[in-house]
Amino acid sequence: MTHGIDVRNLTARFGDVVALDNLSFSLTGGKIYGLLGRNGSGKTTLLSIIAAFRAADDGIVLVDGREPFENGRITEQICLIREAGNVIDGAKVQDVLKMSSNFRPHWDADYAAQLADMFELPMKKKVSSLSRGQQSAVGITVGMATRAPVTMFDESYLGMDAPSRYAFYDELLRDYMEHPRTIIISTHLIEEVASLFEEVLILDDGRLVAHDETDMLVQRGVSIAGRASVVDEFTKGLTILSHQQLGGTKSTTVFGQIDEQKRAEARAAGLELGPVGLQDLFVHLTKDGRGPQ
Ligand SMILES: Nc1ncnc2c1ncn2[C@@H]1O[C@H](COP(=O)(O)OP(=O)(O)OP(=O)(O)O)[C@@H](O)[C@H]1O
Repeated sequence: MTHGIDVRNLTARFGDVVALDNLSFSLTGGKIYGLLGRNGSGKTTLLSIIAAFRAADDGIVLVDGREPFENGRITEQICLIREAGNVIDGAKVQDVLKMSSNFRPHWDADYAAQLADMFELPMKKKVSSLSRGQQSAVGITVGMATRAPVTMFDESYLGMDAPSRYAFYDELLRDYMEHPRTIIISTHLIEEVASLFEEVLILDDGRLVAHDETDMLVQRGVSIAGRASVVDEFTKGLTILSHQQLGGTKSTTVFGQIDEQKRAEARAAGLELGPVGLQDLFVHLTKDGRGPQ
């Protein structure tokens, strides 16, 4: 079961701070979405409003066509896992899993046990006594086994070591293929998870600066690789996002399209062209809060 999400003219304020500024977008659902943004760009605020943890100041959020705020029928369909999981004071890991099974209609207890085993969770220990990475793994286990039609992970794997994070990414993709749902992942580890995202939203200062399919987004720039002097000559005057050099070979990424004639010239000069990395694009689009250039 998958749900779409509509966000229309959404504004959220904390005193004088405008955390979300008249934000509008639509997600068809049934995809894995990446939510990117620099610190303080509004990601947590947005996810919290979708999950009905707080109300909007202006505008509207619809999940499967219904407003989630103070609507139990829809909030039970939405799961937001925050940084380091949702730690309940004094509860043991096994209690957290049991409690989740009580109020989550799509809960899969066997799958929860399988994940707990995979992350080697100490079931009888209090969650508050676990390491940060283990607490994150509890959150991930709850978020995955809930199988909520809208599942959101907000920097949920902070503190998890690289093997655990990669195990999570693999498992997420495998389980999502078997049980399609709407998944939103907010992250700063862009390159690590980029291959999971079918669509990406980039927030900057409470505004949406990009929302597109990942494949289309990475076409907004070009990487050019080849002999350093030839690359430098070719990229002169273009907006350079980043470059790497190894001996006489260089790879430079630029923002913007390159027309077919220039592409043919590049190939004739022995250069290789490819898409831009999501991380480079992100840095460019959110540079100094100025949005797209
Ligand atoms: N409880 C709060 N009280 C006051 N200001 C807040 C509160 N929560 C968020 N803000 C402000 O709202 C803005 C958006 O914060 P938010 O936590 O949504 O950003 P974020 O993109 O999730 O950041 P990060 O990547 O650092 O987690 C920031 O300017 C932040 O300081």
